[in-house]
Amino acid sequence: MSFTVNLRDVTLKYGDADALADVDLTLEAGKIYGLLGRNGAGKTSLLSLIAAFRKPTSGAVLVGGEPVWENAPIVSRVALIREGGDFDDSDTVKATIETGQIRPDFDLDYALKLADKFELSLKKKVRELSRGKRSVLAAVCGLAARAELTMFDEVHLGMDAPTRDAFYKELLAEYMDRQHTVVLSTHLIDEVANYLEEVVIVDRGRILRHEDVETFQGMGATLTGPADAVDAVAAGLDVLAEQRLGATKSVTVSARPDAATRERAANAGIEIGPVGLQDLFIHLTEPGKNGA
Ligand SMILES: Nc1ncnc2c1ncn2[C@@H]1O[C@H](COP(=O)(O)OP(=O)(O)OP(=O)(O)O)[C@@H](O)[C@H]1O
Repeated sequence: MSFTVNLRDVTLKYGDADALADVDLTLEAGKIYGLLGRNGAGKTSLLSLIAAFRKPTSGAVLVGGEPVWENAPIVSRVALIREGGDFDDSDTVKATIETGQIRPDFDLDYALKLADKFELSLKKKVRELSRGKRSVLAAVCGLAARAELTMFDEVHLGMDAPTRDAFYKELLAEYMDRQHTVVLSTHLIDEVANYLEEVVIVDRGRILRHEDVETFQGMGATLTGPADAVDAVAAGLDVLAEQRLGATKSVTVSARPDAATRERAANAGIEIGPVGLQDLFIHLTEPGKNGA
C-alpha cells in the first residue's frame, strides 16, 4: 500500500494571516515529489497539514482516501521528518532510534544498519550531536519508519555534501524497494532534481505549479555553444541565467525556442538542453510576479 494525498480547498490561518489559501492538490501514490518554495511560502505548513500535525482552518485533507485529522491508523503510516528531528535531547541515539518502534512498520535492523553506515554513535546523547549528525539521525528514523507516505522537510540541513549524496541514494534505494509516496521539501533544488518525478511549487500560500519534472524542464531551455553564436541566438529571448567558460557560453531561457530558432542554433553549433530546475524556480517565484 502507498498513500495518495488530496487537499481540497484548504486554507490554514495563523491568527488572521493566511499561511495557505484555497489549496487544491493531489499527490498520487508511489511517486517522489519535490516541494519547492521560497522562505515563508508555506511548505512546512502544507506538510504539517498532511501529517495531521495541524488542522486546516477550512477544507479537507485526505491521506489514503481518508480524512487524516485524528485518524491514528493512517497517521501511524505517515512520517514527517523535520529539520533536526523532534527528539528528546536527553535520550541516547540508540534510545531515540528504538522509540521509532511505536510505528507499525518501523524496521529496527535497518535503522541500526543505517546508523552504522552514517557513523552515528549509538551511545551519544542527542544533545551531544553536531547539527549535521542530528539531521542524519532524523533521516535514519524517517527511512526506517518504512511509512506509506514519507515527507522530509529540509532534513538535509547541516549535512555535508557527501552525507547528503549518501542520504539521497539511500532514499532512492528504499523507494525502489517498495514504491511508497515521498515528498522532499528542499532549497537545494538542482541537487535533488534527478531523484524527483514531480515538482510542486508553493508561492505565498498557493500552489503555483505542479508538473512532472520533464514537463517542467521543457518549459525553458539551455543553449550552450560558442559565446558569440549563443549571444546572437539568445538576443530577444528572455534570458534567466548565463554562464561563461572560456569561449563557451551557456544561457538559460524561460521559454522553449521555436522551430526557426532551434534551426539557427543547430546551424551555429549550439546545443539545446533542458532548463535547470533552480533557474526556472527563481524565475517563476521572482518578487513582483504572481500578484505580489
Ligand atoms: N506558528 C506560526 N505562527 C504564526 N505564523 C506562522 C507560524 N508558522 C508559520 N507561520 C507563517 O506562515 C507562513 C508560511 O510559513 P512556513 O513555515 O509554512 O513556510 P516555509 O515555506 O516552510 O518557509 P521556509 O522555507 O522559510 O522554512 C509564513 O508567513 C510564516 O511566517
